Amino acid sequence: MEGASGQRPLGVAVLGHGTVGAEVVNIIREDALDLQERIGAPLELRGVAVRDASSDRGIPAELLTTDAEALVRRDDVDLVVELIGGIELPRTLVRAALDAGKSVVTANKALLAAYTGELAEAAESHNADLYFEAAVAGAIPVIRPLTQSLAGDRVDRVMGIVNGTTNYILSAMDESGADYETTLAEAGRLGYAEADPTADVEGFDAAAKAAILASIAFHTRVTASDVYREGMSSITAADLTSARALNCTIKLLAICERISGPDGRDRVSARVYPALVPREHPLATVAGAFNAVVVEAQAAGRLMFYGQGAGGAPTASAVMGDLVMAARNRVQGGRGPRESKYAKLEIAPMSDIVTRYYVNLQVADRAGVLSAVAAEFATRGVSISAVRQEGAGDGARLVVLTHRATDRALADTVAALENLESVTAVTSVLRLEGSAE
Ligand SMILES: NC(=O)C1=CN([C@@H]2O[C@H](COP(=O)(O)OP(=O)(O)OC[C@H]3O[C@@H](n4cnc5c(N)ncnc54)[C@H](OP(=O)(O)O)[C@@H]3O)[C@@H](O)[C@H]2O)C=CC1
Ligand SMILES: N[C@@H](CC=O)C(=O)O
Repeated sequence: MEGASGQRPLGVAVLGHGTVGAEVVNIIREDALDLQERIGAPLELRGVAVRDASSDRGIPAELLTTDAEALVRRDDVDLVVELIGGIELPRTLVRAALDAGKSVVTANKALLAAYTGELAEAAESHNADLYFEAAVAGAIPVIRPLTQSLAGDRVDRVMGIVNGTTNYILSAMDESGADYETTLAEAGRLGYAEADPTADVEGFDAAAKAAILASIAFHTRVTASDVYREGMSSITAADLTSARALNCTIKLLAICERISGPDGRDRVSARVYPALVPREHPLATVAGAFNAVVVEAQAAGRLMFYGQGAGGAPTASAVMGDLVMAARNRVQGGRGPRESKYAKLEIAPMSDIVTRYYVNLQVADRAGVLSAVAAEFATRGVSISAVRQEGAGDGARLVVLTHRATDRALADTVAALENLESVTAVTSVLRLEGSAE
């Protein structure tokens, strides 16, 4: 049957009706006429796959199914929107869709970071679109600028806050001294956190996003296992207080860089860790579930993208943008830009990365301790930028901030400090990013 536009309707299957899926289904149903105008053909919702089809979700019961695979394979489905989460089931469903020549929109960064090559090749060989704007930084357009707007430039660096849950927690701890557990539970209630919030707080979600960003920024294939990762669950109120004393805050950062290897050839570094960020840096002011991504490209210079990084409606905005693009491509009989020919750049090990360390040590409060600690830095060629003693007696602590050095030298220094007789404990080690020095 043809729509008012004269074009055959495009059948859409939405897999998942949770935080994001429910918003997407609402927009498809409520904005049907506007979408038809923008696409040039009506979108018709063929079904919504869920785990539990018995609950009332405010949509016609006949749309609901627990058989996602059968829904994807229906002949009247042209476009598949995957919003289930996880890896293996969505992989099967997305492959089934692409192999049948259906275009796919997904917000699933874990899936993409694990199987980017396989899925891109399936899309390529079956002439289908695979879009994933929502997989990185929620509502913020960052995938399309990197894959299209900057396709003719050379990107050197992408650094950002790409996880809303952890930014929500760190901002609340910093601004009001809020408690970690309470704020994490709140992030879950607000729909920011993953089904298993370990993915957020241990940096897996940000690492998956870093893999996607590095892949498209550097036209190479980077998977989640290539990303160096540290989570933020061990950050304490004391760390934030010390950061404040240095005029910094703490943010979970994803950093993707093109760096030169020892043979002069380009390599890629992708890493995620909580870092001190100077308060005057633009990323320091990004609060709550907001995300921001700073891109440095040779001709464009520095660009910054900012907005809501998590939550049902913001993420649905990015999903719908992709769905409209994929649908338009169908109407016009083509497909969007392909994955760039990939360069297979080597992954640089973390030990080669040059960074700055902040080290917090519990120490004996007696003469000679400072020089013993300083000697461990000096022996490994690490220059100290600032040292401060906090507390006295049993509560004595030394806070050391270094100048730039390789992560290898910094990590070796910390290992040596752990064995120093006058150091009772290395209480925290964080990197400092975004400083001019
Ligand atoms: N929430 C956010 O802010 C963002 C999420 N994302 C990504 O979007 C995706 C969806 O996230 P979100 O909406 O938060 O997840 P939810 O957990 O809220 O929703 C998941 C949905 O998938 C359905 N589902 C689960 N297993 C199956 C199955 N075997 N068959 C059919 N349906 C199934 C669930 O059904 P039922 O309702 O019956 O339980 C539910 O409707 C994830 O990949 C996530 O990483 C990306 C950016 C932001
Ligand atoms: N759990 C994620 C959701 C969006 O990707 C986050 O907190 O950023």
